[in-house]
Amino acid sequence: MKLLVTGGAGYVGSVCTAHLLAAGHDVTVLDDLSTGHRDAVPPGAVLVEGDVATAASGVLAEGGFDGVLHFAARSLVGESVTDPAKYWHGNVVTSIALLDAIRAHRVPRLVFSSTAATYGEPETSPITEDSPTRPTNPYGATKLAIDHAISSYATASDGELGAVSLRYFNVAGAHHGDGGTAFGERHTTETHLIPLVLQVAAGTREQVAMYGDDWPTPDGTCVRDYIHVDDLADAHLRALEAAGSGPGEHLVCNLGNGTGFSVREVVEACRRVTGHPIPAVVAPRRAGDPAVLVASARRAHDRLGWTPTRGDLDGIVADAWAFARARVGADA
Ligand SMILES: NC(=O)c1ccc[n+]([C@@H]2O[C@H](COP(=O)([O-])OP(=O)(O)OC[C@H]3O[C@@H](n4cnc5c(N)ncnc54)[C@H](O)[C@@H]3O)[C@@H](O)[C@H]2O)c1
Ligand SMILES: O=c1ccn([C@@H]2O[C@H](COP(=O)(O)OP(=O)(O)O[C@H]3O[C@H](CO)[C@H](O)[C@H](O)[C@H]3O)[C@@H](O)[C@H]2O)c(=O)[nH]1
Repeated sequence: MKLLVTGGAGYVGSVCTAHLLAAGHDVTVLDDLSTGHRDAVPPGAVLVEGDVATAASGVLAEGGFDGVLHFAARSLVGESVTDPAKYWHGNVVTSIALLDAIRAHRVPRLVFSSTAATYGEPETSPITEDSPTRPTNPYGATKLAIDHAISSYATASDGELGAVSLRYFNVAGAHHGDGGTAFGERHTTETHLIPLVLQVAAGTREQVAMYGDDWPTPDGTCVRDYIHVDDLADAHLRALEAAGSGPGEHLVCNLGNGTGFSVREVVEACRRVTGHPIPAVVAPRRAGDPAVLVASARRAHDRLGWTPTRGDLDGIVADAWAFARARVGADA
């Protein structure tokens, strides 16, 4: 397929691009490099540097695109609280412009990066796609708004557009490809737990803060469902096929392993994998954090035939560590 990947210079987008290329697809990446990196775009993809809001239409006007995978977004939860305009414009307005371009140029498939943050504080666990969506921060609210917009564009497309929103839980790990190529998480502003803990092992951070040890969980720290980025990429390839088979439909699927690990368990896994003592201190709770977020991915299994195979926490951490260690110095 001829595909447009927005945000293909970022963490998840670069890994998915590597998988799409390996599967024989023809990929154009559209990225403004605001949080991504030029050298993260896998060789074999064409990079168009630009803002999705203004440049997507021009790229799609070339014609012949079979699908769009839309990863580009602002995705820092804390920043979304202090600077909501950046999120409503950067995520929602940008995505509406992309949907208009998709409609104008009659692209038949869309796969969108949604998030567990659309659910907010869950009433029951695991979270299904029918759970209430009550986001607790603007980031989650903008992703939910885009999900709604996609539904209405797909419904109104007269069968021309099939779309899948994938609600990722906690993405982690790195992709190690042929010839020593590797793609992983290298955010300048890092907020995610595993890369932060590994910075301690790499010697670029003194200690890690565990946000709260008085949560209603077995060891008092928050529990999350960590999903290997290669499993996530596999789901995107399947979603692309599914979007083509049900035009007019907007399918929403959670992506997670269905198993939760606590912050303390993650720190311990990082100690085991790296052999570093990794000092950890208990810090106050982070505002807006739910105690437990675990996915039911039954729908992704039933509708996409997707089964994650890389759920072992030490394996996820080992892949992230191999990537982080190789980059020490390079990102300084
Ligand atoms: N990483 C996670 O744990 C996680 C979890 C749930 C959902 N998501 C979603 O997955 C997607 C990818 O996340 P990520 O962690 O790879 O983020 P990232 O910041 O590494 O990648 C985003 C990419 O999009 C680009 N970009 C942003 N706005 C743009 C715009 N207007 N025009 C062009 N390019 C733009 C950035 O330069 C970057 O390369 C995001 O939509 C995010 O909300 C991520
Ligand atoms: O230094 C840190 C960083 C994180 N945490 C804890 O580790 C857990 C995981 O935190 P992350 O920031 O790695 O990820 P979140 O659980 O906040 O993830 C949420 O925000 C992400 C966007 O950044 C995605 O959208 C994801 O789907 C959504 O669940 C949380 O309990 C957090 O409090 C710490 O204890 N110390």
